[in-house]
Amino acid sequence: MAEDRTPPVLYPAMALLDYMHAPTVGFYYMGACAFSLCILQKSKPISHKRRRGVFVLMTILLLAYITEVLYYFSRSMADWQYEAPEPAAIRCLGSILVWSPLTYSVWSSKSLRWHPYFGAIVLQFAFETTTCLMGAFSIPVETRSGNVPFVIACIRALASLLLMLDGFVILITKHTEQEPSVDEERQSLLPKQTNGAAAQNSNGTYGAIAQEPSSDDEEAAPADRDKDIKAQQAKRLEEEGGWIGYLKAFAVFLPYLFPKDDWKVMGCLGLRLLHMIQERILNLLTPRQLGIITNKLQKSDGIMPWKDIMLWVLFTYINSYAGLGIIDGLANLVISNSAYRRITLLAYKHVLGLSMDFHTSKDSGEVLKAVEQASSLNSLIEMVLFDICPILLDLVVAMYYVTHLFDAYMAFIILFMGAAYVCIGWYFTTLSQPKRRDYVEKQRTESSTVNETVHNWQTVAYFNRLTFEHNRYASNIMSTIRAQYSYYFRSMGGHAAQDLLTTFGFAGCCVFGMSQIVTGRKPVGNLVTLIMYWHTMTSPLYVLSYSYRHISSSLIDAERLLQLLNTKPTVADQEGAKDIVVHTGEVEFKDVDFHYDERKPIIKGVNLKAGGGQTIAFVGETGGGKSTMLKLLFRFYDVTGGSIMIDGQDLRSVTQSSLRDALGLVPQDPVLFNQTIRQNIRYAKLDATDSEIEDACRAAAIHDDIVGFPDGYNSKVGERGVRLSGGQLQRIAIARVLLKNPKIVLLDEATSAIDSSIEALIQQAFRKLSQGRTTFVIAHRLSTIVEADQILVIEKGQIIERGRHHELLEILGGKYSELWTKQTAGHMSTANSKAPSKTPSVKGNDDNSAPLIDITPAEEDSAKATGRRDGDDDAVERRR
Ligand SMILES: Nc1ncnc2c1ncn2[C@@H]1O[C@H](COP(=O)(O)OP(=O)(O)OP(=O)(O)O)[C@@H](O)[C@H]1O
Repeated sequence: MAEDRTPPVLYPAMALLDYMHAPTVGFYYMGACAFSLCILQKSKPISHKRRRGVFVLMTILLLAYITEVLYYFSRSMADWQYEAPEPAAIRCLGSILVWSPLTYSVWSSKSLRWHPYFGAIVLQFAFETTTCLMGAFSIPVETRSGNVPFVIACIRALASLLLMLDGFVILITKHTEQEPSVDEERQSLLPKQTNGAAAQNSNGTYGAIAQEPSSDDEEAAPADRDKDIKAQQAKRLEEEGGWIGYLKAFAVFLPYLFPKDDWKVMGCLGLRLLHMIQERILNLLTPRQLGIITNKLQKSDGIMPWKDIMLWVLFTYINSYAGLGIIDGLANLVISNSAYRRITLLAYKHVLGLSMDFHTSKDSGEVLKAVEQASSLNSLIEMVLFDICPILLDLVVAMYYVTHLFDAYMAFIILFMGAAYVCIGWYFTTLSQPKRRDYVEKQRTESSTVNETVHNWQTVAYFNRLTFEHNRYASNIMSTIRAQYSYYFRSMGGHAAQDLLTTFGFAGCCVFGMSQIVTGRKPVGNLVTLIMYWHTMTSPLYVLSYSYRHISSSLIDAERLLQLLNTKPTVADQEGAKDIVVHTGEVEFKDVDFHYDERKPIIKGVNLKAGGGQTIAFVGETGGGKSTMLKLLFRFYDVTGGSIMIDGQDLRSVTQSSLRDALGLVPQDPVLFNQTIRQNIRYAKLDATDSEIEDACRAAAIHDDIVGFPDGYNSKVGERGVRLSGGQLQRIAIARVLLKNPKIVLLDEATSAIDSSIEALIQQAFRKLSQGRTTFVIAHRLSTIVEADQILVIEKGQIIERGRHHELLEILGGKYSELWTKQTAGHMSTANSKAPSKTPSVKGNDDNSAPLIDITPAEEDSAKATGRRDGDDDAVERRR
């Protein structure tokens, strides 16, 4: 309209208004959306009818801008002398850029956070009406109706007024219609919930919480494993009242990421910030310098612009990796390694310090992931601080600089291209997500097939299923390949569309620049600068369009870590807890109660006293609570009632570390590290000499076995000790405890049937171990504990009988005597039905201990079938 405007005094004001129009509306909308996202403002379901009304008005607005642009364009084409008024054209182009996505979102979303829209509409109305009024003031009445831009502006002002009124009604209307919403406006960085917290959000209650998961790592984890973490994330987001509060919780990590007392890390951080500023400046100066050189060369005055060339080389060098880039790279390495070391160690230490209930209830894969990916927080901060923020700054500077080099149209072309590039990136990322997830899932199935079959090689061989497994694996590979094609087609489609855009965008900018050079309005140097600057402008767009996925993934990892670190150990040292001092090793349980789950008591009012050096045996049916008693003594759990004392000191008042030093445990299924036998035994006493280790092994009756191995003590035991037999494993476990030399020993006897000669060796080792130590034994074979000082029969968490072996046998109809009879009857049955000469009692007697009796289900059954009571009595008699 500028050509029609009078008086000219209004021109600068109108130009300013034109230039400010689209950026003001656009930035307001973006800012309001960001704010509304941060405070988790509720989205509002809008009825189809009302949405259609808004959509029609917005479309009219959009079409009016397009019409005005076409009007200027057609006039320019028709008349070469005609120059379209730049401010008005820029206002139209900018407004098209702003109102296109707004119109699209109104059309595609059933519920919206309406405040940002309403604010944008009010601003739009204010700008349009002012433009109209100024136009009306400057254009003579008789020419107003013939002035196309003015007429179009009036239509827009009217549409804006109606939009504003309608928007106001929407704003004040209560939520009456609850249409199910699949609303992209509500999408945020948090993934979609399928249950739990998600249920709260299904009607958009918490605005930003529902969304598709999208990270690689997220996808790599089984969906159900991530379910909890996402539910927690959504819950915390709601509790914190928005993103600001939510992100604040991560501030606890800042001292680990950027430790103030570590001058090296802080120095490197300073260097990186300086490099970031320097890079911004040189990104601009380098292409500009080349433009200056080109302009000087173009003058053809025979003088080499050496000074400018040197400057250009210097700028290029400084900005390259060989210049300050390498310093920045090193500084980054120092910062990320420090963050990795600190946070990973923090998580690792924390996990190892957590109580048994945590380790028995948590998915170990999830815990390992939290520890391993602890440093993802660093990459998140690095990305925001050193990638996204500078990129945004670069884009603003680029817009200004390109306007300065050419004009606002050129800046607009680039801006339009940039926005479209990022939108296409986001769109295709969302589109390809399901395919990506499917691909990752198929990959996981494929690799788990290999894992499963290689680990279960024996089963495959036993059933001769090689061909079956081969075909299964082949079909899994084919599914993975198909899924990969499917994913790549979508993802490549996105890349192709983006490349198409940048190629034509670049060509368009160059042609536009050339046209200005040809008409003599701009020097060639400006085009050279633009071409050189192009890469700097467009390469960050890629980062921007895919940053969403990385941020989402890093946030999930960070949440996982935060939740892990927020888990407190249920068994903790009391304030001022002292180290335990063990004299005789007297242990006392006083009215001990315990439950894992309060709905099911496990130990009920247990009282027992073990004098120093005594052997106490727990016997009884499976699930009675025997192992739980040992766990309580080890303080893997705290008693829920009563107390446990060692030499008069309550376990809760001493440090866990000193308690665990004073106790030694031989578990039923000992697990070893995949190291040599020597290293495994030395684990009990890190400074033990080789001869101490060998002495312990001799005492545990395993030395001869070990020296018989090809590599002796340096033999590797395999994963979890798989290369050793059950008997060898137990004796190695005994050797370890002997080396540790604790005052109190806990033995969980192996239940599996072991060869009787090995059993004798183990018994011999057990006896060595219990000498001079207070010993608690969980006995599955009663024959091994006939010499115990006290035998406690545990049933349903209570001690139902106690006494020495012969005392308990005297209780007619007692539980112990019943168990004893069962076992001896089994033995007799075996002895009778098989070979009488194989009676283990001979061995047992030789060894000066009770006979080693085994009971198999078949024997048990035969004992039952032949009438237990008679057999029991006979057996008792024989024993006596
Ligand atoms: N970590 C746990 N969480 C919940 N319940 C548990 C846990 N460990 C054991 N239990 C339950 O506690 C009860 C006692 O178990 P415990 O292992 O102490 O029995 P036990 O007498 O040692 O049995 P066994 O002789 O078979 O080893 C059982 O019902 C068991 O299911």
